[in-house]
Amino acid sequence: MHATGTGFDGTELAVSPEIGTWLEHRSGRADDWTAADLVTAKRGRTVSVVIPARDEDETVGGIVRTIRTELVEREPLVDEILVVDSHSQDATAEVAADAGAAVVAQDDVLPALPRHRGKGDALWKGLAASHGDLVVFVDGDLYDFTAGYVTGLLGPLLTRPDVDYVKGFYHRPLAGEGRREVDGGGRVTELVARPLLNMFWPQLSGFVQPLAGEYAGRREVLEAIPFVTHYGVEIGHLIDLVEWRGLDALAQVDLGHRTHRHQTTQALGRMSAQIILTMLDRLTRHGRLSMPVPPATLLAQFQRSVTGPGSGVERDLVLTDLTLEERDPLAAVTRDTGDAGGGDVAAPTSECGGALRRTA
Ligand SMILES: O=c1ccn([C@@H]2O[C@H](COP(=O)(O)OP(=O)(O)O)[C@@H](O)[C@H]2O)c(=O)[nH]1
Ligand SMILES: O=C(O)[C@@H](COP(=O)(O)O)O[C@H]1O[C@H](CO)[C@@H](O)[C@H](O)[C@H]1O
Repeated sequence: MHATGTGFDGTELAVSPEIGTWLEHRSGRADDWTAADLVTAKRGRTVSVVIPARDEDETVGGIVRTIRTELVEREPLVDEILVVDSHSQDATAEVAADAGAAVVAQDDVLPALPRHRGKGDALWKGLAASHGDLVVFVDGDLYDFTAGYVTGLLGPLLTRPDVDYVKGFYHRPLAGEGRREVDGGGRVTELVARPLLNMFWPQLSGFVQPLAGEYAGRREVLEAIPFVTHYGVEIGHLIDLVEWRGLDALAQVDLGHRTHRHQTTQALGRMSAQIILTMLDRLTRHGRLSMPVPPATLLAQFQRSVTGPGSGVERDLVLTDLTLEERDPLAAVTRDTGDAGGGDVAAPTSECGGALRRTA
């Protein structure tokens, strides 16, 4: 890998040797492994693919069919395809089931627990409702998904016992409404997540796509970490895992290209705030930041008024509660409740000056 950059004094800049070594031996490519190779490497282990899907009836069916055709029927690599219907208002559940997936409604999993909304909660519910020894997470809004996403993510997990968690990376065009920026995607990654990770967890700076929605892990590891209930889930995983298992237990695989349905800038503003709050929470948890005054958790955004001219600012206020909530490690929840069925949950604890409200 070629690195460029000079400091103010003209010296060549370089990443730490730890990152250089990690990039060398913990970065792979999807075509390093074939599905047939991985079927042999399974050696009795089982694989689940979990797809969180909120209003994805345009894309989720194609993703499920590709996995079923190539990685269930043609090569028995995947044992379970589970779509978590995350409060969809469209035909996501029907389309996913017609394509051959098992489908579970987010709120139907562990129904005795407090209900949450959000992607992270959908993922945690998918982990709870699935059974594979290895779990692959794939977003449901992908336009160019290939089976190589799954084989690439499984490759390190099935062939390197010292790897616990694998992130995908890819080129990410920003496409839509007649525009296409070849590497314009991953806006929150480039504007928020990467700068903050480089500042506070530089050991994670080798991840090309730290927020990638495609990743995989060993069940026992995934069940031992919390899941932030909203879009902070990915950054929360990376930080928690590098702090717990170390950088060498993590890997990344080049999956080529990824195009997906893009959210509005304001939606990404809310996502950014959730990611920032997650990082502040982790900095506090690890004793690296003291916040006598916790961050406020109300986000006020402005949008063109739909209610007609009002007083002063002719805009509508869009208010979002950013309170950081997370699911406790699944293993702890099922151990405490005695089964996956529910029962009382751990009392909410408040950390980080109230910015964190944790429920099981
Ligand atoms: O509350 C939510 C929010 C998102 N998602 C799913 O999580 C994936 C990634 O979400 P999104 O596309 O909104 O994020 P982006 O890729 O734009 O960052 C998609 O399959 C969504 O349908 C979900 O299941 N529940
Ligand atoms: O990487 C990003 O900046 C965001 C937004 O991507 P785009 O700017 O819409 O391509 O997308 C990711 O971030 C989310 C939060 O971690 C993940 O949940 C998504 O799966 C991922 O697509």
